[in-house]
Formats: sequence, structure tokens, C-alpha cells
Amino acid sequence: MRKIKTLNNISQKGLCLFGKDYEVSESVENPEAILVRSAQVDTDSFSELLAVARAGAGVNNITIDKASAKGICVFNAPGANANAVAELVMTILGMEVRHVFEATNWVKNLDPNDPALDKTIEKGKKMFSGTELSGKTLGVIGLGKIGVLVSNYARWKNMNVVAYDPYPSAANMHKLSNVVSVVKTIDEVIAKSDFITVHVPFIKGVTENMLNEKNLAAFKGSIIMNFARGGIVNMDTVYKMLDEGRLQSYLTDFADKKSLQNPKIKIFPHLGASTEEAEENCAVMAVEELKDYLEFGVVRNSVNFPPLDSYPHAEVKSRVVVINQDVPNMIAEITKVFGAANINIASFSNKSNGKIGYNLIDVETSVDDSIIDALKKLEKVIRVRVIHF
Ligand SMILES: NC(=O)C1=CN([C@@H]2O[C@H](COP(=O)(O)OP(=O)(O)OC[C@H]3O[C@@H](n4cnc5c(N)ncnc54)[C@H](O)[C@@H]3O)[C@@H](O)[C@H]2O)C=CC1
Ligand SMILES: O=C(O)CCC(=O)C(=O)O
Repeated sequence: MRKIKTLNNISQKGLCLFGKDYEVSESVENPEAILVRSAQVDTDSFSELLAVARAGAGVNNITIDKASAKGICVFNAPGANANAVAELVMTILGMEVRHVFEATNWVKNLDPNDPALDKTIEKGKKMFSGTELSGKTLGVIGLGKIGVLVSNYARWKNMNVVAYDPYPSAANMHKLSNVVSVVKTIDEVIAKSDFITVHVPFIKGVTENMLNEKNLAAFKGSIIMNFARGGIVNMDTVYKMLDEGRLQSYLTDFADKKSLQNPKIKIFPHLGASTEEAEENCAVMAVEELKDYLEFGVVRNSVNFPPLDSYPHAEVKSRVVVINQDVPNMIAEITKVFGAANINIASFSNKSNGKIGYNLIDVETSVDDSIIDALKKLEKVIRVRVIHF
């Protein structure tokens, strides 16, 4: 029985794919794999752990470096919740420029017994007169799965879009509307935008404080949105800009203590991915990734291991998975162990990503413990396991 620990609420649509050979619950001890959304995972706390799957995009809640050092594969679910976030961002932006949050709140707090209620409402609505999105410029920082969708939705609303991403992927760029203006610096986005939205991962020391006092000095627009992660936009700068009237509002999925008190900051409860569709998509993708990894050693959508998507052919009896540091001569060292034991290798697949070397060695016989021990003894080998068919 394979043991899977779930943290957070994971959609049944994904969980039911595990099947009868899996014990899946929050209370599982010594799990082989963890399925998580936003909870913190310290991979060093689980001695048997082979893999962690994030049913979502951001992996800053998982100790990736510790995981790599122990040969634990970490997956995410790229794009599976992107539409949910993109729709929410555009919805909230549309509501904000029309002052919908304040307006509905004002109506709700009127005296229900006021005989002139209709008149009061008609008279008061001028307080909430807004602007339109059409013709305004949206700055998009990060053109990944979410940023591209946000850009395209903004174009459909007849907005101008100016966007920046230092590492755009071809797959994402092919999906981007060809009238989006892609610029080479974040400063250009800031200078040209009426509204800014960020869609990059939080990476300490890299995207941390990516929007800050220095570059936001050039912002002449009114709204900044952060539905990516707290820490990407420098909050001291936001408070200062709001106080000085240089910013109308800050809309975010991530609260900090001080922001709760500020009426110009609208905070949502990390709501971006909370749709039935996104939760199902993420859970299904994450469970499929975990099952393929545990049952076949296949690596798809890992954030720390190289991709290796190869199933064994019908005669294969054992698949040996060797995870090593990505240094020269490892393939020779590994194959030598099989040669010395006079075992024919039916198939050898190897991929590396500069940090991790990942090998799948298929044989048509069983593999005894002495081979595994010899592989484990190789310097720079991090982890070895055998999958029997
Ligand atoms: N509020 C919520 O519920 C959700 C929040 N998120 C957050 O949104 C982030 C983005 O999600 P996706 O678009 O799905 O991820 P993605 O991986 O498809 O896109 C991220 C983009 O950021 C870019 N990027 C990386 N480093 C950068 C840097 N230093 N400067 C500028 N761009 C950089 C990448 O090149 C990539 O194009 C996630 O990492 C996560 O933190 C994601 C889903 C739900
Ligand atoms: O699972 C969630 O609700 C959060 C989603 C998220 O932040 C992500 O996918 O990065």
C-alpha cells in the first residue's frame, strides 16, 4: 500500500484517481508522497518521502533545496489554475475602477425604513462614478500562464497592454495576443501603465521587492494588483504612495498585519485559485504526476528534477531509478555496476538539469539488493529505488 499524505483541501476528482493501492489521508504517517496546496512543507520532516506535488503553481511553501539534496522530486501543476486567477484579476480590476466595493457597501448600510430610499440612492450614486477599462493601459509583469491570460482578457476589453518577462517561454508567447506590447524592462511597464498587475513567482532575493520605492517612483497610474505572492511588492512603498495620494488603491490576495487597517488596500483571502474547475484541474494534474512518478519513475512538471517521460516496455521486470548530482561520468559509473553483475540493460534513459541527474534503467530480470547497494555506494549518487513490474 502506498501512503500519500494530503495537506489542505484537495479536490475529490483528483484523489479518487489514486485507486485501491493507495492509502490517502491527512493523518498518514511516514508518507511516500505529499499532496499539498499552500501549507508549508519541510521535506526534511519526512524520512520516507519520495515526492511532493503542489496542486497549484507557486512552490515557495516547499523546501526545494532540501528536497533536491535528499532526492525528493517536487512537482507543480502549471497552468491548471491560471484561468481562475486571470478571471478574478480582471473582475476585481473592473469592480475597482467602478468603485463597486464601496458602492454596494454604502447601499447595504442605508436605512431600510427610509421612505425616500430610492431618492437617497439616486442622489448618492454620484459618489461612486468611476472610469472605464477600455482605452486604459494595463501593465503586466510576468508573462507566464496567468500573465498571458490576463493580457489577452485585457485586450478583449479594449485595453492597451504593456508587458514584461525576463524569461518568456515560446509556448506562452505563442498564446499571447500579438497586439500586446512586450517591453524589455520593468521600468517601461511602470512608466506606461494606468494599472499594474504582477504574475511572477516569489523567489527570495530575486523577485522579492521587485516593485519598490525606486522603480515605482515613475508610476503615474492609480492601481497596483498583486495576486502572485506577498513580498513581491514592497509594502512600505505601497503605504507611502497611498498616504501621499500617488496610488488610489492596492488590490491583493495576500494580507499583512498593517494592510488590514488600510481602507485603500483591498485584501482577498488568497482566493485566486478557488474555483471548482481550478481545484479539480490542479488535483487531477498533481495526482497523475505523483502516480506516474511512484509507479514508473516518470517525471513530468517537476520544479527540481529534469523531465523524463518514458514508460517501460512489456518485457521489463525491474526499473532502477538512480538520482545523482549532475557531475561528469555518472552514466559510466552506473552502467559499470550492471556490467559487473552481468546484467543486460534493456533501456537506459538519462536527463539532467545542471543540479540533478536522473536515470531510469530497465532490465528484463529481477535486480537483487547487491546491485542497489553498489549503486548507493557510488559517490554523488543521492538516491536509488527499484520499481518491480
Ligand atoms: N493567488 C493565487 O491563488 C495564485 C497565485 N499564483 C502565483 O502566481 C505566480 C505565477 O503563476 P503562473 O503564471 O501560473 O506561473 P508561470 O510559471 O507560468 O509564470 C511565471 C512567469 O514569471 C516569470 N518570471 C520568473 N522570474 C521572473 C523575474 N525575476 N521577473 C519577471 N518575471 C519572472 C517566468 O518567466 C514566467 O513566465 C505563481 O508563482 C504563484 O506565486 C498562482 C496561482 C494561484
Ligand atoms: O491552492 C490555492 O488555493 C492557492 C493557489 C496558489 O497560490 C498557487 O497555485 O500558487
